[in-house]
Amino acid sequence: MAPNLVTGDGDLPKVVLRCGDEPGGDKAEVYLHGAHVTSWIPEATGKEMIFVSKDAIFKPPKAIRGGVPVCFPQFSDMGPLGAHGFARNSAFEVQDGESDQVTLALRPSEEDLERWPQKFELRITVALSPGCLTQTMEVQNMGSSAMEFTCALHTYFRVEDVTNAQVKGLRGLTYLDNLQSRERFTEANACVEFSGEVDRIYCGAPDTIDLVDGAAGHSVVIEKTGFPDAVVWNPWVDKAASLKDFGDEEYKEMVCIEPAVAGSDPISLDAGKMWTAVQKFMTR
Ligand SMILES: O=P(O)(O)OC[C@H]1O[C@@H](O)[C@H](O)[C@@H](O)[C@@H]1O
Repeated sequence: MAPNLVTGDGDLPKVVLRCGDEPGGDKAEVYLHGAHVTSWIPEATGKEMIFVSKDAIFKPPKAIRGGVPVCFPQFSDMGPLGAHGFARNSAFEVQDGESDQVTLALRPSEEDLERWPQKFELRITVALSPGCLTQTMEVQNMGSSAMEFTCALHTYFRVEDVTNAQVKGLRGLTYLDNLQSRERFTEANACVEFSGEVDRIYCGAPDTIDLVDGAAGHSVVIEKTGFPDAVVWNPWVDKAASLKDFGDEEYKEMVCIEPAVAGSDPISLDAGKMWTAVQKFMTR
């Protein structure tokens, strides 16, 4: 069965994924703009697990605020491009899919090649299974020389109350604090909690990280492979107020956990080679 392509916000095409035929089963949505996951509702919780701002702008080339922006070929300001690279601002094409999974692909435009002269194909596959969403990122070097990139799957999780949310699994790691000129610190706490702005790149993060949503009474387990690092971000009051496409109070409802290549060396990919990394979320 072909993927179910419908018209979403801003008249943009999106794919609706479902597990099985029953209404009420697990469901997810992916926009072709940016290969951007904007919704995941597992049957187990019956709740939306992904945060998208009520002020998100669905108008390319603007990136959608919330969901899972794909940051590629640059994380943040770590290179010559605009923040987080251009994949999140680009239209992907459907390459393959069925009712519960889709592969979207991006090749650079002429304009992209002027800014970043490297031919590649980026494929994002989103697959739904009961209680689990899997997102696979594949980068193929289509050029004739090695390419280097940094990246992230910039995942905005919805939480009921950020002051009652915890990120577990990062104790003992070195992190670069984006709020202090990327100075290096060691995480002393068993869990990261939120009482102010947090913007950290955890280097060599473990492949399992737990997000506990205390107020909702559930957790999301994030499993990553291939991404060495993980970014944890909440903008809090002042940064939230400075973002035009983000409500002033919405920092209370979200936590970003982003499997990334950001604190570690960039990926160097020889001509013709492919790099693959995966993130999986499961409810608990
Ligand atoms: O506003 P943007 O470009 O989507 O970025 C949002 C945030 O993305 C995070 O990954 C960065 O660590 C933050 O510094 C940044 O503010």
